[in-house]
Amino acid sequence: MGADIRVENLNAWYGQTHTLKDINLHIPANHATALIGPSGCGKSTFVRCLNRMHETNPIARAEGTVRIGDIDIYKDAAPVEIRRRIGMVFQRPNPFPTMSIYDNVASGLKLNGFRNKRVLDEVVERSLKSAALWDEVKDDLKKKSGASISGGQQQRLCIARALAVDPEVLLMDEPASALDPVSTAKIEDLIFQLKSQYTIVIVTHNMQQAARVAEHTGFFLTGTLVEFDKTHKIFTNPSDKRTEDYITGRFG
Ligand SMILES: Nc1ncnc2c1ncn2[C@@H]1O[C@H](COP(=O)(O)OP(=O)(O)OP(=O)(O)O)[C@@H](O)[C@H]1O
Repeated sequence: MGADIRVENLNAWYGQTHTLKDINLHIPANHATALIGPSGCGKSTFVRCLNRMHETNPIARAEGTVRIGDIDIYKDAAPVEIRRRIGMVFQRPNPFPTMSIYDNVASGLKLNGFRNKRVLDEVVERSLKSAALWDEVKDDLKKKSGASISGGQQQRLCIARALAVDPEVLLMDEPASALDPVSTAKIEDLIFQLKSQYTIVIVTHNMQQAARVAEHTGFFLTGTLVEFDKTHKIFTNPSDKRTEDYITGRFG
């Protein structure tokens, strides 16, 4: 099941540059939440703070509290455990290119020492089914490499890989922006199905996409969270003039 995310006074820096400023936010469990805002406003930095990816950059630093369910991710657990519980999918599909489809999905479990073939087979099948890819690849699981399938299939493979380790949260940073419209629709359908089991946070430049998939939307501007509300409210009756200017295309 998904866990909720509570962010309190989150600040982030790259070197001396203060990139995220005092973010406070509650992301509900088992829903999709969209993050929108103009380029460079800090959306990616924010989601990278939610699974401690931000600190993998040597010049980057974060302060504040992020709770995923009962866990304070900066205090109670090691980054490796955090990244298992909080999966991430990026803009460009990044399957392991030389590994088979099967091994891509099984990689996280194998890394954690799982060797039982029956269990691995089950998890690979279940994860590929959850990512709506099983029917397209089931006959080539060990024959084809992760790089040999289409871009849209690669992105669903990356989602299957993230799901295989049984996360509670799935972070998606512009997961469809490199894909064609048909593949994009498949990813959106998938988000719709997955959110009953996982908490999904999706960064998107596409406001129609946010409106289609997410119950809640946050609007970021120059490192601050200007407004967070039900998606319908954000797009029809925002409380802040800056949100209105953005969604009506006056800037960004
Ligand atoms: N690795 C980095 N080193 C230094 N500064 C960075 C780094 N990554 C991002 N920044 C800066 O942090 C700010 C926020 O960037 P971020 O990528 O989080 O924004 P974004 O809203 O996701 O943008 P986009 O929509 O273009 O992906 C920008 O000013 C950016 O230049």
